[in-house]
Amino acid sequence: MQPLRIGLLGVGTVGGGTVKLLQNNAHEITRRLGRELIITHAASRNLERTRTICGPDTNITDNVFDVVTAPDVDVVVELIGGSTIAKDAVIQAIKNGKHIVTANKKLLAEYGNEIFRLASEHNVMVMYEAAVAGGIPIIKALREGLAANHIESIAGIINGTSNFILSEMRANGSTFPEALAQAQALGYAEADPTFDIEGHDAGHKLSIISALAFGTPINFSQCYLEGISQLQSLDICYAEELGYRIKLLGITRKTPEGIELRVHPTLIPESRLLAKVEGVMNAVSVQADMIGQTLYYGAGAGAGPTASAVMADIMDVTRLQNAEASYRVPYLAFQSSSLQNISILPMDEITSSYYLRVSACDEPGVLGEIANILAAENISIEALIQKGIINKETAEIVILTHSTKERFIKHAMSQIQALPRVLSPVTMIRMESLHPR
Ligand SMILES: NC(=O)C1=CN([C@@H]2O[C@H](COP(=O)(O)OP(=O)(O)OC[C@H]3O[C@@H](n4cnc5c(N)ncnc54)[C@H](OP(=O)(O)O)[C@@H]3O)[C@@H](O)[C@H]2O)C=CC1
Ligand SMILES: N[C@@H](CC=O)C(=O)O
Ligand code: NA
Repeated sequence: MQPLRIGLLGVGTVGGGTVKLLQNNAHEITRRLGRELIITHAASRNLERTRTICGPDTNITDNVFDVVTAPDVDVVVELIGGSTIAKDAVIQAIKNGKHIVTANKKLLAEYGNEIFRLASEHNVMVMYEAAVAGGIPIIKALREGLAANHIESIAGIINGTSNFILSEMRANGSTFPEALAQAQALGYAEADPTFDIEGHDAGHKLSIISALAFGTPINFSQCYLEGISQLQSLDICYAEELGYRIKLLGITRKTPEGIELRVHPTLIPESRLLAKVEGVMNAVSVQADMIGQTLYYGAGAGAGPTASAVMADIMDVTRLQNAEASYRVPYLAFQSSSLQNISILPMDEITSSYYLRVSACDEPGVLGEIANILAAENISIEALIQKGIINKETAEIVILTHSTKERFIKHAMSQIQALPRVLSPVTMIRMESLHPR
């Protein structure tokens, strides 16, 4: 049988890792597939570096459109990133009848609906395992392994860079900039690391898996995004003293009122497996009606793990290349005719429990005033602890609440902040209370 011919766009961390994987594991891959894979063309800006990585048998160019139009390319593997040139190249490749494998969650979160529609018109596959949680086969799990379930909720650590930074700060006392610089040097961070630390990258990934889980179009523009850049080490320490770890979680849940879709720092009880996920590792916890809870764990970023997912997609494309469209798994796990437009819940309507930290005058009666405000909003308190005296006159009060609607907590916070003896804005961090331990 003829080899499958790959056109590679981008030969950086993931692209370079993909070339290396194919060089190292070609024999094993061919043994599994019964067919050889060859990279006929590769595009990047640094031609000399790309020549060294790819070797003499690959045609090298700095023009991505040379690759997407080449007749000897069956599948275009997009590993450039971003949604400008990558988008134009993917659209052109689909129009030219090429299958697509991509690791680009930003592209799919922003333009996935349009790209899948176009791909379906041109009868080509778009595969994106590497776009969510790196090497973990979470897309395959949601599209295939759990296909017989109603998915109820997903909570995941899906940004390796943020998890690496939080782990380094907590376990090794690194500063935020030191830990970020290390994540960049290790090839984990996005070209613009703001996407990692402000929650956008996790939001891109969450929007994709939410759509897969609930059979909706991708709704990234409505995803709530809050990253780790504003998180204070004080809260990481207090959380730890109280038996919790703070992780950047992506949470999506189907409720009778709509779908929750949110990314934010979250307190997780330290006994939970999710709380023990450290460094660049990712983990995704899925709650479904028949199977119950499942947890998927593995490296969320880096050359090798991401290339592993890219190559698995290329192998799937190879197997299904000649199959009729009806034999292929639908792009978003559901037939496109059955996708539903379920509304995304505004943040005020989500339900969570909360960690609040209040700096107030260390005087009798202050705790009572705060407790009264919470009671008036029907918010019950799980714990209320005077954590520390900042100076002779100021106390730090930490409150953990039971579940309530976000609008009630926001209302209570604004009243607490208005108390004359409360000295600075209230810090609020959401707690994870979705899944059983
Ligand atoms: N790094 C990771 O761990 C993971 C990354 N991803 C995703 O994979 C994709 C690639 O990421 P990563 O490998 O880290 O990125 P890199 O920045 O390391 O690599 C990007 C590659 O694209 C090339 N490129 C950029 N612009 C152009 C252009 N205009 N024309 C031709 N080539 C161009 C670069 O060329 P040159 O170097 O010559 O400038 C480089 O080879 C992104 O979508 C990212 O989100 C997904 C999971 C994990
Ligand atoms: N920057 C991303 C890379 C993988 O998707 C991350 O840190 O998770
Ligand atoms: Na994956």
